[in-house]
Amino acid sequence: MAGKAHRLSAEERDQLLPNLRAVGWNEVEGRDAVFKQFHFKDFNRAFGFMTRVALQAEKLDHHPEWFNVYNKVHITLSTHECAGLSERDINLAHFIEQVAASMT
Ligand SMILES: C[C@H](O)[C@H](O)[C@H]1CNC2=NC(N)=NC(=O)C2=N1
Repeated sequence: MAGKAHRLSAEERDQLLPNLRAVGWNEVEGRDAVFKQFHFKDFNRAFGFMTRVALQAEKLDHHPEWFNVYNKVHITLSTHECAGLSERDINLAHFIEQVAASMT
């Protein structure tokens, strides 16, 4: 990915986070990251979702931290490079929302 990631400023957070909160992403306590739990009809949908997110993550060179059991996928987004939330996390979260919407 081009350029170095920077931690979002207070102004950027005020501008970008409400849209994510509105669709169920929450800030993680004690860490500069966002988190959301996804539930699908079955494992097949959950894994299909993960596969699509994984391909995009690889393309963007920006990867989620995630946990899956059967139809549940828990995702944490944060940027290691700047040790916190960057625009990369916001962009990946919006992509993830699009994929999730198409799987349900
Ligand atoms: C070397 C490689 O570009 C980096 O490790 C990438 C890979 N995926 C990444 N994913 C996330 N979430 N944050 C990063 O800073 C990051 N950096």
